[in-house]
Amino acid sequence: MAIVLGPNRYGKAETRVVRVTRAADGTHALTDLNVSVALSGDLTDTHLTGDNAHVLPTDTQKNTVYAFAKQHGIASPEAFGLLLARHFTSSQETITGARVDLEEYPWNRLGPHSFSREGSLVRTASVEVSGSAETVFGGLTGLTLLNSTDSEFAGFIRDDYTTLAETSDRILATAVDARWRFPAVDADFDAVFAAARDALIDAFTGTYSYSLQQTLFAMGKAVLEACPDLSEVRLRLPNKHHFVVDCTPFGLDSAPEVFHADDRPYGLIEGTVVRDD
Ligand SMILES: O=c1[nH]c(=O)c2[nH]c(=O)[nH]c2[nH]1
Repeated sequence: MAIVLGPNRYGKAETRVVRVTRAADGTHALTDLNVSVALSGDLTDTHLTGDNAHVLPTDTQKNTVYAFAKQHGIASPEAFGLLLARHFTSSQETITGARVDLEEYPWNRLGPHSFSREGSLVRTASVEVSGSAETVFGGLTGLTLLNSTDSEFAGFIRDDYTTLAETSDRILATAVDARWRFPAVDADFDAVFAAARDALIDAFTGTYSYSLQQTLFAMGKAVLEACPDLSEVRLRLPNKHHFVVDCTPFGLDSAPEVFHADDRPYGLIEGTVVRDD
């Protein structure tokens, strides 16, 4: 039985690039990205014999990220990813596929050249180019949200192992991970990101929740209503459990005002919301 090489790709992961753009009036703008490149193509020789004639070094890929940030600026993570993926697949005969994953760490402006990191929110993009096929995903992760009421969980299955009490008032908290596919590569990536992020926040805060699953659907629906061009949104919502601490042993009343924020294990609610047409 012959042993052969299966699918493979390679690239420079997590190139951190911060692009400063200086306006004539001394105001600076800042874009902070983490860029991961993965290339595929005619790469059998390097795996089987170590002949590297078809290999564009990952070090070169890193340099390209820096050079393109300098030369072209960073219009959006999606646009920068497309620029890179198109470059790698069109400039090297042996490279036929490129996947570029990008994270953007948003900064809020404090002054003309001063900024503060915007919480744990990360904007994400993923670009795939293979021949003439181009696919762009946008999204976000780490959007941490909490409702301190308007959340219940009851009416669930009870079997021999169920100890969970039903609750009519609990804290509901999550860190939203959302991903959407753009129907076209010339979409207004920034506008969709802003509308989707706002829709996610509004739906989370505005939904009286009987389960995180119900909140997930409401959030996905709100994104599709706010972004008519999108046909699908994929959501992963960790249920960041907050357990009431019983303070009665300390001679204090039992009103649920102090909670233990447990980090693991956590419920993980995942779902895709789609337009059925
Ligand atoms: O919103 C929830 N959905 C669940 O499926 C679940 N399971 C659980 O133990 N707590 C919760 N909360």
